[in-house]
Amino acid sequence: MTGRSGRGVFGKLFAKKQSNRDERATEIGMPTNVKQHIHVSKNSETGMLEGLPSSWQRLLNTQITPAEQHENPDAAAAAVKFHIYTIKKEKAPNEPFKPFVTEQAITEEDLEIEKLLDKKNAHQSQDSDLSFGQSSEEDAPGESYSHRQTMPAQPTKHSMKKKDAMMDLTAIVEDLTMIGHEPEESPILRKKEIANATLTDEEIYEELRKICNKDDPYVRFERAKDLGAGASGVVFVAIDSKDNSRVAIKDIDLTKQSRKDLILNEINVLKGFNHKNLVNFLDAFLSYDHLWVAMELLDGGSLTDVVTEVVMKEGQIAAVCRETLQAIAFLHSKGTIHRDIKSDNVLLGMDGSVKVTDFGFCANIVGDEKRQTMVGTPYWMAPEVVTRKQYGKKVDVWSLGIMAIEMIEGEPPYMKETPLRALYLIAAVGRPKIPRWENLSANFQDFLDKCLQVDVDLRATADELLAHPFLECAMELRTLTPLIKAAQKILHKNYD
Ligand SMILES: Nc1ncnc2c1ncn2[C@@H]1O[C@H](COP(=O)(O)OP(=O)(O)OP(=O)(O)O)[C@@H](O)[C@H]1O
Repeated sequence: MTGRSGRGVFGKLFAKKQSNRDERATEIGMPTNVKQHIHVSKNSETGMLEGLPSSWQRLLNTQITPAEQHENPDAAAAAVKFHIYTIKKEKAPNEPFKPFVTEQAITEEDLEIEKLLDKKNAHQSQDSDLSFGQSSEEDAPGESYSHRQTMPAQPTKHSMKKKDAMMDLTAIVEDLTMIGHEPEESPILRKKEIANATLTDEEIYEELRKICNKDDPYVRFERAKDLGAGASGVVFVAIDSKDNSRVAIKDIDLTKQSRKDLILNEINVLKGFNHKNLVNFLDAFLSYDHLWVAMELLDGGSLTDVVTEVVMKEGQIAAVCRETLQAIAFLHSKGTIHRDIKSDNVLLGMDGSVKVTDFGFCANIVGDEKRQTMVGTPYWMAPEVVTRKQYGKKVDVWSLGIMAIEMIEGEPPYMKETPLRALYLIAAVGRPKIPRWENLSANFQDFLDKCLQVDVDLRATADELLAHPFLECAMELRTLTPLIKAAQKILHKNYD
């Protein structure tokens, strides 16, 4: 929901590397001017990495202790990769609007990420005149990541899969610090047809005009109130002059979208989804360079507003779990994983209706096919996503379990930790400790146990959870209304 700020040492490293790449574009074949080589190695006795730039060493040693690195190198590696990627992602062009992402779109996304983290390019650039070791306090990696922010996809480094995890971590650090090594072979990427990938902008606009409603949105809708801005555009309340209904509209400036072709595919996918527990797509309108996507308006705000301000009863938590599970089960039945289930993406109506939104990270899968892209928001991520094992639909069930903890505690586990450390803890600890566990009913405890199984085979499916006895205590949805009103009063929010 909020943007990142500050880039810390990683941003600086990357900026420098980028400029080195640019120089090389015109100087291919020129001898490189290697000013500093850093040899990174693992201390065989302590298991710790040595020889890192001091700022990196501080990052690892302040956020992931040497003992933790030694004990859980896989988890440490996954956490560091996350941090690197989020910083690098800042250099990437604007994200395309992705209400639903198809398998093809994610393939494209993977390619983008591979490009961003292209080891080969990094290693070609050996003219490392970075002032490692001269890093000042300002070089220390700051907390540059919003805690509730969705994390983009993580690369799949096929070439690294077989290495031991600590060596893997060394390789990542080497990559970023441009320590000279022979270039590795690039990973072999899946070849897939990318629909519309070859269309020109004009052809894309032409296609969009065909699938969009012909009405002029500026005439048809009266803009009433801004609700907020996300990565792809502003969302506002509008009055539809056709029937005086109130809708939510996302205004996407197409000139700022790097992948307009994906929008075409995604609007088509959106049109095919309709469920009482999803924030449903109503229509799309095109006016010059602006695409307006009209959705159902949820005037109760997000579940986050409620969980952070009000204490919920078990019966109310059960009701929200049931409604959310219905949305998840529907998506799963369509072969879709949401991959970003959290309270921010559950919107409420004033009548207590509960609807899942933000399908920007949905993956379309076939049957039990597993994906291997790291997507989601760190605190809600399933361990198998963090450790980049193959994962499937049950990642949504884990995230639902974390969302249930939000409803108990007001926030997910590790929220007070940095994302880097939270990722490490998810991977290393597995099932989080739930405060005041003994105060929960036996049914609720069992429900949470079934959501938060690290072993995916033991974790319940969404359908199985819909039959869980915990949901039998669900209170009526209208009992959520006073909670919503109380939260809105505290937060001075209204949708009129
Ligand atoms: N259909 C809707 N009804 C009511 N409020 C909505 C609706 N859709 C979005 N909002 C609100 O509008 C704001 C912006 O939403 P948007 O989805 O663009 O961004 P975001 O979720 O904050 O970030 P991101 O770009 O990562 O998705 C949020 O506060 C969200 O809760």
